[in-house]
Amino acid sequence: MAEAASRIFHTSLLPPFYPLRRGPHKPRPRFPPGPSPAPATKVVCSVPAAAASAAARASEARRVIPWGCDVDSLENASALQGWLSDSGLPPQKMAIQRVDVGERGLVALKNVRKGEKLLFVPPPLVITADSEWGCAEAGEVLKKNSVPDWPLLAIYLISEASLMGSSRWSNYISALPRQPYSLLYWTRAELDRYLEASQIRERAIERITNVIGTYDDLRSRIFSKHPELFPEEVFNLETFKWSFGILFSRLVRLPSMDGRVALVPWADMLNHSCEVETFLDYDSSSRGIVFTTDRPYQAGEQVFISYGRKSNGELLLSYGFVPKEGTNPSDSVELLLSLKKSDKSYSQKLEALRKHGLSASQCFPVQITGWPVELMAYAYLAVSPPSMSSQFEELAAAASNKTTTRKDMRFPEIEEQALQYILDSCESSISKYSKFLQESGSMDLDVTSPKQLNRRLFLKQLAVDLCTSERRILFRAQYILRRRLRDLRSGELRALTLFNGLRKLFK
Ligand SMILES: C[S@@+](CC[C@H](N)C(=O)[O-])C[C@H]1O[C@@H](n2cnc3c(N)ncnc32)[C@H](O)[C@@H]1O
Repeated sequence: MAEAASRIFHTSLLPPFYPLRRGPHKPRPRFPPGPSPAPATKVVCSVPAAAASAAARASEARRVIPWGCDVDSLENASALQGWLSDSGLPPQKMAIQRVDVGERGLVALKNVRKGEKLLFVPPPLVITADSEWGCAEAGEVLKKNSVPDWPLLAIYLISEASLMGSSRWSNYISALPRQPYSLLYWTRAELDRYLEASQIRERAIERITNVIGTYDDLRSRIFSKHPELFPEEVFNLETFKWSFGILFSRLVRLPSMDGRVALVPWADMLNHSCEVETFLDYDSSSRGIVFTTDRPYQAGEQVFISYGRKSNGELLLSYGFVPKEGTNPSDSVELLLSLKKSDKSYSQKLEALRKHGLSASQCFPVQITGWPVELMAYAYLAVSPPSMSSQFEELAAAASNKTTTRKDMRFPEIEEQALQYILDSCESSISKYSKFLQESGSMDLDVTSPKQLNRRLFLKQLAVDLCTSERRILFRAQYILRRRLRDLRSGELRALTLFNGLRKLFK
């Protein structure tokens, strides 16, 4: 069976999400002391109508538990604002309003200077893995089982949502989107239909598989053993997708708190802009979550933060939006390179790659400004003849970003083949994007249900935006590669090499 393509060198502000791992439970550092949270109301942890049939209880749970609101609801947002103020959120220079970018967002109420600290959300209003559980027994069981932070927080959200008005977070949960925009909500058929050309499809499938795997693992190890605490009508795959969707699109990592992850109500109403660099963090002097503006805002303007230097594909994957074409300086596209099965040294090369954690098919990020040295090393390895077998190891190591003393790796004797090999991969990828973009015009004209049509048109537009921006980067790479190859072939570089060789000889 062909090896699945793997991917490397992804930067992310949020920690990667791993399926549940078993291991020792490390005690987590707590927030520095601040005002202690209001005691959670003692509640009985059960779901409605315990005597009813499972199916009836499931539908009852779905009906009764709000699981957030419509993504643009201002009503719930203003209830959230009121509750936060009553719970200790100091007066703010911003308010939640309907906005052009991101539906709801934080808008400046007064002029804001560059370099000003905004927000100040106190730690008791922040949700972390140490937050007190409305249903304390459920929290204890999970901690005893060393459930890691991400799944713990996902279960926490479901648990608190199921407590409805009895949860201290009920106003927060009611203001969360009922259907967070993220690729978690795309069906397999939608991913195949709209994202066939983009490697983001693979990452979405991988992520969905991880969420399902985590849920299955938790169900068999924990939920099934404590059905009174984790009834299936509440803790099921559908609610897991909701809570993971919320985490992927709202959880922040706080660098000044050892990178621990947190949901920060109110601050998570801030939308992303590729033009700002500022991010949320804990500020020990004011003892709150803040961010420092890196540009001025006028009263009435939407205020933005950065969700990290992410490509358009990564933003679509976690947050469900694609920035306007050409506006994201961190944009990149994953280019898939593969060893040729017909290569005489295939097994030797594969062995060298595997030694360094790589495989026969590997994705590398290409940016509008160029590609990484690792991609070039992989290309050299892919085209190198059997006579270079002593260098396979070194090339594989360089392709894996592990070690290389030769930062500017060049093998003039195979440079032309390596560049041609990258160009071929680039052009094959471009043709997939072009095919999709061409066909997308006539796609979905057969749908008659307005609801289905709206969804399809929305997803298709996102896919068209993503594919257009990814293809644009590949066009640029194609142009550079063609130019280099032309120069190489016209002999200019060969002559230069010869000249340099002679110069070295005379030295
Ligand atoms: C942290 S929340 C921000 C608050 C969100 N707008 C709300 O009303 O709940 C992240 C979500 O906001 C939206 N969003 C953030 N930045 C955006 C942008 N630049 N363009 C479009 N949508 C954006 C996306 O739906 C994303 O999943």
